[in-house]
Amino acid sequence: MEHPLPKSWSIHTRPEIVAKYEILERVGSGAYSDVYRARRLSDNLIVALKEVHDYQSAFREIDALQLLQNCPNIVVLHEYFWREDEDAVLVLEFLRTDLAAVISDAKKKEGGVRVGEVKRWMLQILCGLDACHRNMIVHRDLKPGNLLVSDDGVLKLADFGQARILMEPGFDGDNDDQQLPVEQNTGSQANETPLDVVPDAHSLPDQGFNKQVVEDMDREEYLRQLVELKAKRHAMDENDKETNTIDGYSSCLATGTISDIDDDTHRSSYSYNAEEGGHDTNGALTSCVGTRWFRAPELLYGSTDYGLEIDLWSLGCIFSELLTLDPLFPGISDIDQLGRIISVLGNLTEEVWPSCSKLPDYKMISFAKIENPTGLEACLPNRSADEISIVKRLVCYNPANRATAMELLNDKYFNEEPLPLPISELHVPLEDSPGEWNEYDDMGSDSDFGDFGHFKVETTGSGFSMQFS
Ligand SMILES: Nc1ncnc2c1ncn2[C@@H]1O[C@H](COP(=O)(O)OP(=O)(O)OP(=O)(O)O)[C@@H](O)[C@H]1O
Repeated sequence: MEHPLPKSWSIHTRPEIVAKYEILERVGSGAYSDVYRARRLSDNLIVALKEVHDYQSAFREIDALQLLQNCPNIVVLHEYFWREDEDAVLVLEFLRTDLAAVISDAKKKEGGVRVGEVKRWMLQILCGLDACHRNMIVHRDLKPGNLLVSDDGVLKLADFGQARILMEPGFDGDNDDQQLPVEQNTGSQANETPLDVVPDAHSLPDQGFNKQVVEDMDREEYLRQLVELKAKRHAMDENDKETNTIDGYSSCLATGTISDIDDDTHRSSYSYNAEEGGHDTNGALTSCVGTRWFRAPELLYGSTDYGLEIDLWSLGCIFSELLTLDPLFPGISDIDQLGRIISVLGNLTEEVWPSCSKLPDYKMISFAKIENPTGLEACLPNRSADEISIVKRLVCYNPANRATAMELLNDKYFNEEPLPLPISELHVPLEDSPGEWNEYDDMGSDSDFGDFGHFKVETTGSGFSMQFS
């Protein structure tokens, strides 16, 4: 799908970029970015140039991708361009389509996605996610549209603009167990080089120009640069704290005033991202991340100290969607999102998740008692017990009970008949390109509460509470 060129043509006027790349067309855009297909002049390689308009988002994406470059299921960052007064431009491998297109294409055909294909897609997602989580990187925006797919069927996690590194990466010196990545289902690897960009604190972003191929940097130097990079980011965050609204304690729910609810009508599902800024206070995270349909309940209840498990919830929703071809919880507002989850899983109580009542918004939002939750089985008609079991191990309230990517990689489901198909046998849609997701995702826009039915608002000491029936 070709998009018209945007009015602001900044990328076309940057000499350091046009000296190396011929920009062919715009292929997509997100809340923070415009993405172009381009040709590298030196060798005609087709790449994606991602012009990122948000400073934090660019920083996060570069930071995370640099740590993950030798995983076959993570998009390759070839190099990046960044100067203080300009948007960052990331040079990524070009991947023509995505899992959202695979799913929508399967809907047009009889039979959906075959089990052997589902397994191979899942193994590839798990491999990429395992690499993230081993490095304590939480992606925070997993959804089919961010799982890009090459023409030969290799799936890669992309769009790390919301990713956070929860602590230092897991390869600290002696522990070889924690090296990247799992060597499974690599298939035909499209990557050129395993590691062609490394952190360079001096380049982010004040000195500018491009950074590229530094292979075989020794680990000590790598870690030294990483520490510098982090120090720099910390300084930036401190600076931002002084000048911006801190969002570390904000919730995706209407925890503010009633007028916030009214103002909500014009928001897109990505507006939280745009608002986020991503600044933390005292290490708290923001709950306003991800695309609603894939957002874990702890985020919907305003958690700011969540962990990697939010990605596992999203993964469960993606797996379910691969199986049924429909989104599991297609909420039309955040409250509707929670309502849908509760109608399937039942009310969130201390019995199912001890300490859930400490979630920031737990007492502010209450739902009528659901006597007979429908259960996940009902959402997955005609699917096998193993498949339902995996969805249940991911889509569960208590984050501590969610299966990890590593556990699932070793699950018997993937070793039983029908076996995962080879990557070369995966059906990759020919005509759909990344970007279709945007149409699909508009359905998840943040609207007001009008569509949700009856609710009662009461003022309380700390603001207000809402009771939904
Ligand atoms: N490596 C790539 N190859 C081809 N197309 C890409 C690539 N990366 C991104 N795109 C296209 O550009 C669009 C926007 O990219 P991306 O999702 O990374 O940006 P974003 O601004 O972070 O978006 P979002 O609003 O989803 O957070 C994607 O939906 C996809 O269509």
